[in-house]
Amino acid sequence: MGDPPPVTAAEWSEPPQAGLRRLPGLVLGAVRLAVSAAPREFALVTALQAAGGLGLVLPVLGGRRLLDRALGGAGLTAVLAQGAVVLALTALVAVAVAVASSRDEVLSERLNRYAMGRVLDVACAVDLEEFERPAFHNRLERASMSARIRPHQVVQGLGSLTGALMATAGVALALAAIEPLLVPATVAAGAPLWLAGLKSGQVLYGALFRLTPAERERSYLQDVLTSRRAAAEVRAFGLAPHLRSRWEARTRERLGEIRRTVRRRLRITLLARAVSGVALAAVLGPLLARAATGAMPAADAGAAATAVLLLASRLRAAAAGTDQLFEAAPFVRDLGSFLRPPERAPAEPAPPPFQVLTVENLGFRYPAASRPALDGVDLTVKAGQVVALVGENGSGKTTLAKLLSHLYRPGSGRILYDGADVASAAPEELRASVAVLFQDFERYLLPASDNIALGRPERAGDRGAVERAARAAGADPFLRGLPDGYETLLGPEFAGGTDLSGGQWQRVALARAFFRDAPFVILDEPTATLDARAEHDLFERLRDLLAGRTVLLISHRFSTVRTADHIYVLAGGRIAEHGTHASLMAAGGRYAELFALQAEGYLDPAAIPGR
Ligand SMILES: Nc1ncnc2c1ncn2[C@@H]1O[C@H](COP(=O)(O)OP(=O)(O)OP(=O)(O)O)[C@@H](O)[C@H]1O
Repeated sequence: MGDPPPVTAAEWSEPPQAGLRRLPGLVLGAVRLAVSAAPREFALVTALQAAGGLGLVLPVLGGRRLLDRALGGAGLTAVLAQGAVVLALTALVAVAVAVASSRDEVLSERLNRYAMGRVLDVACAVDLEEFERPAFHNRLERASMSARIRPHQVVQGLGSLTGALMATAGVALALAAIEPLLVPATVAAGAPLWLAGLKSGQVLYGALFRLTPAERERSYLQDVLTSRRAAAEVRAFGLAPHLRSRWEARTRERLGEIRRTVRRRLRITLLARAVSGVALAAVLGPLLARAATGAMPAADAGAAATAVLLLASRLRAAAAGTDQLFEAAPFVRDLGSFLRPPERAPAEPAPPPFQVLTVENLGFRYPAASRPALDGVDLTVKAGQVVALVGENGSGKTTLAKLLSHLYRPGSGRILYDGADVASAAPEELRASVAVLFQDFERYLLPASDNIALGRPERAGDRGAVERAARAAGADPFLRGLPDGYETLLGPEFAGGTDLSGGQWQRVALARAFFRDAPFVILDEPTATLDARAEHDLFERLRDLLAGRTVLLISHRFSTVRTADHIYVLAGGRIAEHGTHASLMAAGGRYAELFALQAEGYLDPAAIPGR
């Protein structure tokens, strides 16, 4: 797709000449994309479209000769032979056009698959932090929309332009034989149409560029109104009318912008046609005047005028091709800029799993946030330890877990494996030795066994390991009880699918983390939805289950935290205190206070130490 610069908000208002300058590069980029996506279809469709374009003129010229011969008294055989040629040509053109259009459907699909595949590759490769930025989502939305139709539009435009230009060249040659000067004059009369196509394409892109955020909101609302995930809450709170009216508002905005754009494009087209029509009249006028005054034989003037009109109609067909190119060009440029890989310093190989993980003065701020989520965090985790993170909502626990699992890069400070900074190591390699169970883990609408095996897809075939992980997470009994056991599809939206309870889903997600079999395990609220017995069982067995591994445990349940080897208490993105349960209780600080608050709910206050 070439190497176009990133698209800015001002893109759509760029002057037409800038668009013209970039066009060859963009066409080349789209052609390269088509050649990579579907070389055979691309060659065939382009050749057939060109042949179709040329073929449109040949029967006309052949018909003229046929008429000449018939009127000129040529023999019946010669006339019939000429007629057969014209018929054959017409049939050939019809076949070429039909085959081109059917192959074009396949080409469109393959182009879409290829371009969309690349969009998906980029979306999966970008840093997680990008997903926090609205600008990224706008670009992703536009790239996805563009990938669907625009590269194909360039190829189509190119095909019809090639065909139209071949036909144009044929007519231009015929006209040049009568009156050479009329050729550039007629071409000049068609120029406004091309300029209008260029401007009109930019106007459309500008409108869709401006509409992207509203369009994303509209899609989001559509999703909420139609997804199973939100269906219960939408009904329980009676949200449909409210959400529907927000959707209507976005839709009205869209309609307004589209109306304005259509009107603007129509004005541009009408103006161009008017100017072009006047220019064409200026070409034809003197010709007819010369014929009227006898300065030119009427037959020559008639032939020249017919050729001028034919050339003008071919030029209009060529303008239809360029219109497609001009319309697609800014979108293809936008797509190209999205697909351009971000510049990154080459990553070094990741070090082996740590014996000691040290965090020094770690800081991180979400792009949309005004305050840092983590600020000056220092922490040490030794291999084989169970370390707990506690703290009130929003204190930074999940953010720290995401940094330690190398999903976000530190904003400041360092993460050290055995004393060596891992900042320049490849994050995906570092992540290979970490297993994370997120608080808001994903529920994959896939068979139960896949839901577990996705913990390490390259070992997905190891059925024994899948079942061991399920047993460890306490998921085995209920998975066996499903209609197709481990092969049951977890997604009632699909035929044969079923659903699990919240706690059962959490155990499946836990099994996924176990299946990953990584030396560093991060569990963010792993028991939030488990019943009391399941939670108790899990923590009783956690050390055995994860023997030899390092565990970072985030939990609001102090009963599960107290057994950790070391506990860090976060407050406002900083480490407020740390130590063992006993030392923290003895210190009587924030931990002791939170512990006591929770215990109060269960126990007689007199039984709580320090009360
Ligand atoms: N994507 C985000 N964009 C902006 N701010 C965020 C984002 N995610 C979290 N925050 C903010 O960062 C801070 C830390 O959030 P974090 O999720 O790490 O807290 P937590 O301790 O895990 O909370 P909880 O106990 O509720 O899970 C909070 O102030 C939160 O509002």
